[in-house]
Amino acid sequence: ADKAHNLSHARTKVLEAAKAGAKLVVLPECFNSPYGTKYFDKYAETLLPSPPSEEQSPSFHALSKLAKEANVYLVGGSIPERDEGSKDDKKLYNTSLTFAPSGELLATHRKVHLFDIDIPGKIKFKESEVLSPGNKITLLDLPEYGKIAIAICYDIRFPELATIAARKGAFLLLYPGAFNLTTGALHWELLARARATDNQVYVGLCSPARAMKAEYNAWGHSMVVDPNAAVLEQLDEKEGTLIQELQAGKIEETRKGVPLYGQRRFDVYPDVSRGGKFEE
Ligand SMILES: NC(=O)CCC(=O)C(=O)O
Repeated sequence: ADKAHNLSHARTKVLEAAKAGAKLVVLPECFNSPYGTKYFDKYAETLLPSPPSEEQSPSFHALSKLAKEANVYLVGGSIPERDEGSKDDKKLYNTSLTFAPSGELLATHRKVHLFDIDIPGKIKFKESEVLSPGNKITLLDLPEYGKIAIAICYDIRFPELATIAARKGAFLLLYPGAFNLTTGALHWELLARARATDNQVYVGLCSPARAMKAEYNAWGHSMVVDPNAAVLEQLDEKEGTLIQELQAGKIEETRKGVPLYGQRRFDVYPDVSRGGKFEE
């Protein structure tokens, strides 16, 4: 619940990861606040106009400084965002900010698919009670490495978003996400491996650790999956840092072996990456 502590703890962990050789670091969904509809308004920060002041968004400034200090690309998990300029007045979003090693903001992703589920006797959650959805796919080009895509948690259940990003050239799909004890056990790894299999790209999931005293118990199990859908490494439910080197050439090798890319039948079904709404 302590935002200042969470920001300072994230700093310690990101610096440790950078020291261990990481070049791109990912934090979890809602990394600096509790995850729950009653918390989003209280913890929300204002990001517009960009750059916001320190007072409007301490997280923006902490992440920007940290990316520079650690000299890494930093995908800052997500934070609750308040858009004070929106027509509907004060809309809230679940928003991910990505910074360059220079500290410059590279991308903003507002969660596109809101987590509204009701599994009787297990879990009911309705983000749409308080949040509004984002409206774009987030793809960004890292000059040294290539294109990556960023989406948030429940977004992983929608294969079109991943497929469009992959067909537009993303080699890595990153999802800060907080699944729970019901759906985490059922679908977390399955979905990561499914998106990797569909698109023959790397997939990274980054979850908060599990806190049984919290109202929402995150699944944990951050992982990196390769383009062949092999889980390269997976954490357990406790706090940890996963460091994984991605292998150049693995995507080409995978696509050569199983050449989906030359076998698609766009005469039978449409190419979702063309003709739809997409802004790079
Ligand atoms: N934070 C989320 O979007 C949770 C998504 C989730 O648990 C799921 O099953 O999907």
